[in-house]
Amino acid sequence: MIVKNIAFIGAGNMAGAIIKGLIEGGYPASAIRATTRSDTSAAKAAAALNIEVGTDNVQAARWAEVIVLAVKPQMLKDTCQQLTSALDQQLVISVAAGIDTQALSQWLGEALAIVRSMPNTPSQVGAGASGLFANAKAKAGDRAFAQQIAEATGLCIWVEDEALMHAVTAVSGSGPAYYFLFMEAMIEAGTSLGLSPESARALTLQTALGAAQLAGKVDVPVDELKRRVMSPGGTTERAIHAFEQGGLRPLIQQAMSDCAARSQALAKELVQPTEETR
Ligand SMILES: NC(=O)C1=CN([C@@H]2O[C@H](COP(=O)(O)OP(=O)(O)OC[C@H]3O[C@@H](n4cnc5c(N)ncnc54)[C@H](OP(=O)(O)O)[C@@H]3O)[C@@H](O)[C@H]2O)C=CC1
Ligand SMILES: O=C(O)[C@@H]1CCC=N1
Repeated sequence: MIVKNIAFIGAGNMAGAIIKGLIEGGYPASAIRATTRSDTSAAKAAAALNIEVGTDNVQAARWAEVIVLAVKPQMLKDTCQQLTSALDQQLVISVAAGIDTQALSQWLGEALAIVRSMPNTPSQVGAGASGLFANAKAKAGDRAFAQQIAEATGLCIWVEDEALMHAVTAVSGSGPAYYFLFMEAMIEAGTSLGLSPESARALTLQTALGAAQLAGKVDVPVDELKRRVMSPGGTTERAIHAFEQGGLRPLIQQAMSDCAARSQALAKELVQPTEETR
């Protein structure tokens, strides 16, 4: 494992999940620092993550060899502009939705090696899925280090066309929330059918885990795995029929298109066109 000093600018849900996953995977906590906006949130994050957390972005960035931008996209421009005085060849990794490497370079004020990563919160338990894109300034070593962070917390794929990061966001960045919604609805339905909420929750979660593990471990397409649960004239067939009749499939298509479109719109809202791009 290559160890470099990593400064996370922002220590919220996503940074916290990556930091926990990294430390759980054996990355030294002393090589990770983070920042937040207030002393109160810094103290809270430090206690939760067992790392040094402060409020001085410039100081953290000067200490770092790798800077991970993990603030909300709406905060990113100001945060980047604040960091310019601390930049000295560090690799910058941004996990922000929507904002492309061109905008980041413009805001950081330098032609830097930048990797965009779209991770997800299961990174916290080593089961993350990240999509990565590197700009032309990123060297093989930069790509390898970004990949090491992503792989320390789960699996990762590279995309060579940055526009595909919107699709990655729709599939895996936002994806955990879709499954949590489905679990929430299954727990409610199981409870309404008479199970205790605890039993409905335990059975729902284990079923989600089991289905994902089975699909990942056997070399069988998911539609065939689905068919193997559906005995003709049996119970599952009724449930799947209800989902299909109710339009679940086009609804998922719609939801994920909306998600990708929001990622594109974020970029348009937050990035002013420059003379060259106008
Ligand atoms: N949540 C998710 O599942 C995913 C999120 N992302 C991306 O990750 C990024 C962060 O999202 P998320 O973690 O959910 O957001 P949170 O609101 O949970 O965390 C944001 C963090 O940024 C800090 N922050 C805000 N402004 C500054 C600043 N100027 N300097 C230093 N720290 C600052 C906040 O500190 P304070 O508490 O003091 O305000 C907080 O710690 C977003 O860009 C999002 O698109 C990507 C993939 C998945
Ligand atoms: O909802 C969001 O905007 C972020 C990006 C992907 C997951 N959460």
